[in-house]
Amino acid sequence: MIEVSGVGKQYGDITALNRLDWAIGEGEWWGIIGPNGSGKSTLMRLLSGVEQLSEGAITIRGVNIADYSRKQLSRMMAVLQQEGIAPVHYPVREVLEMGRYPYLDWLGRDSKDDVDTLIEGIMDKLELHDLAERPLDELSGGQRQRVALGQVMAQEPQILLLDEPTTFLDIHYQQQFMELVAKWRKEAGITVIAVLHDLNLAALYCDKLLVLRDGRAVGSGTPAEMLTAERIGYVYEVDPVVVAHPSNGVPQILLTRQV
Ligand SMILES: Nc1ncnc2c1ncn2[C@@H]1O[C@H](COP(=O)(O)OP(=O)(O)OP(=O)(O)O)[C@@H](O)[C@H]1O
Repeated sequence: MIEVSGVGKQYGDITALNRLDWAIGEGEWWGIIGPNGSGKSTLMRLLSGVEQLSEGAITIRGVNIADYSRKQLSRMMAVLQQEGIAPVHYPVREVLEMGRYPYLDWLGRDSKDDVDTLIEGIMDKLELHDLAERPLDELSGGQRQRVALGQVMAQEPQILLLDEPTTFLDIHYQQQFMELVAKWRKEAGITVIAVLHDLNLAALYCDKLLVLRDGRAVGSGTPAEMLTAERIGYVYEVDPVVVAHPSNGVPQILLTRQV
């Protein structure tokens, strides 16, 4: 579905990404992992089309990303960041409706007839009914992130890009967020690409991982293939212990105290 071929990105003298090749299949859930400054967010900005490549090409369904209009891209692809949404003083229901922006014509009419049904359905799935009339800036960070997910659901994309979406969430909301994305993917068949710092969450939820270090891919494959003590040790410069999750066998990383 997405082909990344020989992609590089330079900022002056800094090479943020170097000759990256990567193929993402329809409906897959990929995690991008790697240490601070390894190029993860740069890659996300190139995939979402907000920044230009310095070299190489990215195609989506065979079409170069530069040949899609902004509107076409935002119908196809939604992006959710660490702090998913600015804490504006708008009620939750209106914030969800803003997700329909790419589908409005110049008179503000939506190309879909039953938008109310869509929004109600999203509020059901994300249990947002109790919050519907509350202004976003009065909600907790975890609640806001759930609304941000609702807004991108209203966008009805086929590709979801998540940039460290669980960083500010406690473990309850982390799990809830990942479960909601997993359910959405199962129901709608969307393709998910997520930058994740939490390797254990990445192992639990992603089908495959792309591992970056210094702007280069140092591997891609299943969590079991990628999350070996040797690779994690090399990439993050730590000395980890990798254990199998007792209920599903996926790798989980433990650190050992040094002093
Ligand atoms: N706009 C920019 N101008 C100059 N250098 C940049 C810019 N954006 C990123 N870089 C540099 O590119 C490299 C990769 O940065 P990037 O933000 O992609 O890393 P990252 O893996 O997302 O890091 P983190 O985990 O800390 O968020 C870094 O050396 C960074 O300083």
